Amino acid sequence: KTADKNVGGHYTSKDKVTGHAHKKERPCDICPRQGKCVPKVQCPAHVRPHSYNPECHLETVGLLGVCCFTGSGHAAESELKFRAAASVTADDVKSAHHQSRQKFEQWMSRADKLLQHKDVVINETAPSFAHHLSVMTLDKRADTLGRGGLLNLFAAQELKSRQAISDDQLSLGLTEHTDGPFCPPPIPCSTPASRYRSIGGECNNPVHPSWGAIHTGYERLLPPDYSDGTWAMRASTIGLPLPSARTVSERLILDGSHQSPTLNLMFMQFGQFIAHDTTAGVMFTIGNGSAISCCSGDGQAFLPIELQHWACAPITADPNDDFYGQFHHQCLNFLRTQLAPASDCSVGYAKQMNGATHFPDLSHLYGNSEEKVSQLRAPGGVLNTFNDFGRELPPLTDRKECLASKDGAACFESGDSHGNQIISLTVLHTIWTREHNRVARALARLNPGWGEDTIFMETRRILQAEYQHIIYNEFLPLLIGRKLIQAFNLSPSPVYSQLGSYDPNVNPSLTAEFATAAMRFGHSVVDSNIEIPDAKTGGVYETISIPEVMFQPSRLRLKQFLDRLLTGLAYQSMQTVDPFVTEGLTRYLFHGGNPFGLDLASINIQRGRDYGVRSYNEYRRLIGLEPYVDFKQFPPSAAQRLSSVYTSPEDIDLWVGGLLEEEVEGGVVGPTFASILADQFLRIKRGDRYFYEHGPEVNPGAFTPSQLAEIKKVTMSRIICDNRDGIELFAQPPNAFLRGNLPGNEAVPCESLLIPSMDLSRFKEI
Ligand code: HEM
Ligand SMILES: [Ca+2]
Repeated sequence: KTADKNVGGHYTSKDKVTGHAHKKERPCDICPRQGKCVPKVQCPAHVRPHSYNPECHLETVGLLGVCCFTGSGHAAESELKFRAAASVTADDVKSAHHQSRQKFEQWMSRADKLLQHKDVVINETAPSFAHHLSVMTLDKRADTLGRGGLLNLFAAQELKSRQAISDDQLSLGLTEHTDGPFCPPPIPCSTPASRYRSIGGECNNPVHPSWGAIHTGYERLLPPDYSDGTWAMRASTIGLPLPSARTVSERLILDGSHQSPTLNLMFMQFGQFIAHDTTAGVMFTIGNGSAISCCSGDGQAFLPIELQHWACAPITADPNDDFYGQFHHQCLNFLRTQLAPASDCSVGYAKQMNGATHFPDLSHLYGNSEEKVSQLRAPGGVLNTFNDFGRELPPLTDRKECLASKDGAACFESGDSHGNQIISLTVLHTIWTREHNRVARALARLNPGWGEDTIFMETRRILQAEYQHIIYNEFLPLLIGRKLIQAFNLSPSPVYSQLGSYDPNVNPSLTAEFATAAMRFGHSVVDSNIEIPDAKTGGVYETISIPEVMFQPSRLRLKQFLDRLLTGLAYQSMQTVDPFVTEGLTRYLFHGGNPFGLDLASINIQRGRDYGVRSYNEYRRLIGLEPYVDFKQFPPSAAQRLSSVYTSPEDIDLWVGGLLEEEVEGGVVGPTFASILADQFLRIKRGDRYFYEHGPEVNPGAFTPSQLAEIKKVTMSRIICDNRDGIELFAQPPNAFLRGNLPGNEAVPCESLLIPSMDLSRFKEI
């Protein structure tokens, strides 16, 4: 990231925010009323008015938690369930269904009419088209469910306007006995349960088969802050519109380079790989999946209101905007996220739709539907590849995904629709594809009696386990620090996870806060350039500016490129988590042939408001930090910048506040993001029956203890070593996420025992 003269001034190291814990009475040693002492983020009830949740000492780690009495549900759930919608009459429901259908028809016919105007569909050379490609789905099942999501929302709005359900009932999700006009089809689960995870994540929990499945809604830590209580974007605390997301981005998110002293770009890249596996909000489209434009021209103005699709929430850029001003752009395109109907058909506030399975299960490698998986598979239980003069790459695709129009431009297939978003991501897709084929071929040799389906599914099961082990064993401790790993019990166990680690009452679904803010910490750690090393000279062979390799992965076909990039990612520092984000993302994102691109920072901010995510202060309260009551409590330059855009500290967007925090000890993110991340990674461990470490008493696909011991030898460096081309990469630092020149992490030959291998003979069937 380079210093930007236009923004005037810089943050200093003093500008980071530190938290002060709540001062309360003496913490309990043992919780009363059989309450359980948990980290505060896991007991959102404690921030509700009149709640009783005394503080307590968390075992072993010296941190304070709260005594919790509300079980392991998300925030939206509550001990007050018995109050459920008793006041709703049959008449109310009938009218709500009727009104909902009518409104739905009106909205759809309005959208259909818009199709006649050419301005309403984005042209394929615009940066927003690539954004559309990043957030769209080709999966037709999303359409039907998305429509159902809207129908049920409209019904909730009607019940609210008839005062049949209260704001409280809405915000706490106490409406489960209020059926909407749309019911998602029931999900049949086989008994006994399959040994393999389903492709779409269904039936992980037989009592709640939709939990964690594709096309279901994001859950929440705190009830949403929609300005109308149901779906309208968040407003300021005094009810006025919030400052434009672009203004916030322009003033607060600066361009500047601050390198992490220890972590490398592979850490960044693996983070995005996890993000794409677990979260992919599905945007509204028009007609047959076309990209909607909310602005006229390149963004000179908003389309007149009668031409704006109802899913439009374009962002205003000031005429004097530091960057967009020169292009006279005052409208930045933005589309809202589709809604998912609740699996129990109940109505309620809007929940956005996840187009990925919520579990870390490599769904972006294998695909989320049976149809997609069969397209990606090749005979013999392997994944399809493109043999590029002896090098195995993911298959070439003719999808419109890649911007490069040059002859010979390549674009690669993946299980999702955005594997080509940046070339280093495509490289990760490549090495995991090769890992599948490596393991599948070995299993076929060891087990000659196995059919190709068994080989495929067994290999997938092993890969999912290797990948989960890397996340929990290597990635998470560096992300949130050892203390939180301990407090949340996130470390791998010696063999199987402890009894009780799987909890069928935990909903593994991603939280809106994780998807729109905490996991987007990653946008701050991206560097403006990727440096490709030259093995011969030890210098830099090529410095690539990142927008040049977004949806343009052709370089991957160059013989040495994959090895060189993997080496580069190991040695180049990632950036620190702070309010500095490279202009490659905040000005030139997906610019293609245009002199301007998109601003991902303002998209993140607007996305948080789209999901109704509450303001930063509310999450400080949730995790037990004092909220800010005055901008002056921030260090001077942050205070000045914040007060120049927000009216009150209560309005600060979560993604922005989170980036301003000082990192937790041993981690890279501040306490608020760290808590949200820890909570999420615990949910997708405790609420995942197929989690690789869970033993046979709960897990239908459990490994034997000796197989699990082999899986636990796997490191990211082993995956890299086993799947490189071996043309220029012969040595690899043992820890793939720490810089290769850190003392103690110097590269060793790929054959070294410091990069252990799993013994696949343990997977020979006896
Ligand atoms: C390398 C360059 C990257 C690019 C070009 C990029 C681009 C994008 C784009 C265009 C979106 C969709 C924004 C929206 O419409 O809301 C997005 C979402 C997201 N990104 Fe990135 N990103 C990058 C790196 C990362 C990294 C390193 C991480 C994490 C470590 C990350 C985490 C996320 C998450 C969690 C989302 C939300 C996904 C969803 O729920 O839909 N990204 N990114
Ligand atoms: Ca997934």
